[in-house]
Amino acid sequence: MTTIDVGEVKDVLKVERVGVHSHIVGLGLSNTLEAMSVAEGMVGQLPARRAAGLVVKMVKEGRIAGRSVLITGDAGSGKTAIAMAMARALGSDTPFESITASEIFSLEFSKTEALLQSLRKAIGVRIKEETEV
Ligand SMILES: Nc1ncnc2c1ncn2[C@@H]1O[C@H](COP(=O)(O)OP(=O)(O)OP(=O)(O)O)[C@@H](O)[C@H]1O
Repeated sequence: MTTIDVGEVKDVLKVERVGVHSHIVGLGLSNTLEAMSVAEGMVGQLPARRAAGLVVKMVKEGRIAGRSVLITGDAGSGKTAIAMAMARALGSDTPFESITASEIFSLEFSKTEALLQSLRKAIGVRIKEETEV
């Protein structure tokens, strides 16, 4: 009987994935909320980072509640990066989950359900639904 050496087979499910935003640890602002050119994994985008810092400050002071922040810009311009930096700046216990619009539109269930699932995932809630037939 012949044996074939197939080498090391890696379990693809256990391969650690490095996120594209793993370098971001905060907004990289000074005490006066000025954006430093390179800090906390962020580079450039100074006015946007300063504006995000003001929003983070308002959240921390409890002056903004039940509101959303809309970040617009070209593809790959750093919208998700700013959002993640805001979450990091709010503290390590701040949940962050990013979803892409194309993901939602390709799903068969409702958009509201997709958003709810994402929110649950962000805060670590798992709901098991059982139906008796
Ligand atoms: N100011 C920045 N400093 C450091 N890295 C950045 C900055 N802006 C963007 N990046 C990095 O560049 C890449 C693209 O940015 P990002 O995904 O945030 O763009 P986007 O506007 O959300 O893109 P899309 O519209 O395609 O979702 C990411 O790896 C992100 O971490």
